[in-house]
Amino acid sequence: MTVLKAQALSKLYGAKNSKVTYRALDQFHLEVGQGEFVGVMGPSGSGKTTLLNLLSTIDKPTSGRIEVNGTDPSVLKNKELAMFRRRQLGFIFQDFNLLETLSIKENIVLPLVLDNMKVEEIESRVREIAEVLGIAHILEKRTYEVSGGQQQRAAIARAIIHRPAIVLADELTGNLDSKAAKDAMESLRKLNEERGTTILMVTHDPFAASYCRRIVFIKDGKLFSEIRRGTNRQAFFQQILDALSVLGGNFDDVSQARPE
Ligand SMILES: Nc1ncnc2c1ncn2[C@@H]1O[C@H](COP(=O)(O)OP(=O)(O)OP(=O)(O)O)[C@@H](O)[C@H]1O
Repeated sequence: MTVLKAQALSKLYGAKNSKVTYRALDQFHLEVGQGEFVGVMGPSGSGKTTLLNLLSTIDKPTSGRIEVNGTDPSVLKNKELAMFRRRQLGFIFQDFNLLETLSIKENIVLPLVLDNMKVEEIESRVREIAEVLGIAHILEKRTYEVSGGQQQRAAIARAIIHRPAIVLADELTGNLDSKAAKDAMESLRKLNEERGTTILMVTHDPFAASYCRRIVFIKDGKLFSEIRRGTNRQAFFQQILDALSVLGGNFDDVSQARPE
């Protein structure tokens, strides 16, 4: 089943009546099936953030169409759109975006509280998810009392606790050291393989990308190529490096690639 469909997406930036426009995305197609774990990679300025902004309904395409679970978010009114975002999408950000005034647990359950879910159901979900992500012992702590890696795993828990159709992640390992990055990616792998969580992740980091099962490469706003992982993650890591070198462009983070 297709969870996310982007058809002929284009995005032009520039002042309305100005002749100077920039085509950040150009007739971009992407389909993500239920249970897929897809990475999006491309050089700096290739359109990755633009794509994520459109898929997450933060911004609107100039032309083209998006569907999530059969719904086109562009036809929704403000309130419906907010509800759509809250129910169908989960977000993971580079800087975690946890609220400092709340405990880890309060941060995780926020989407459920906003949806008026019963306390017992909330409790059972948070216990289960915290166990899977190895953060059960820090639930009562504040965000500043735990490590970056633990914060990111809490953010992952928050992104999936309401069982969204798809989780959209933006450079989620960007602020993590190698060990924490590995833990975060292992967590996502587990969620994807064992629970069928559908994930789309933008990343510069070939190590993080090697956990995906498919990578799409963007160049100049267009789909450039696509690779799929076999059984061996290390071999996939090498395949990603090779694909990036064919792609060319500026990859700030490749020098910090973690082969292990
Ligand atoms: N609001 C904007 N107005 C004008 N141009 C923009 C705007 N946002 C992005 N662009 C341009 O669109 C192109 C794609 O930008 P985008 O941020 O999507 O790239 P990216 O692949 O995410 O890059 P990076 O890896 O550096 O974050 C770039 O050339 C950028 O300068």
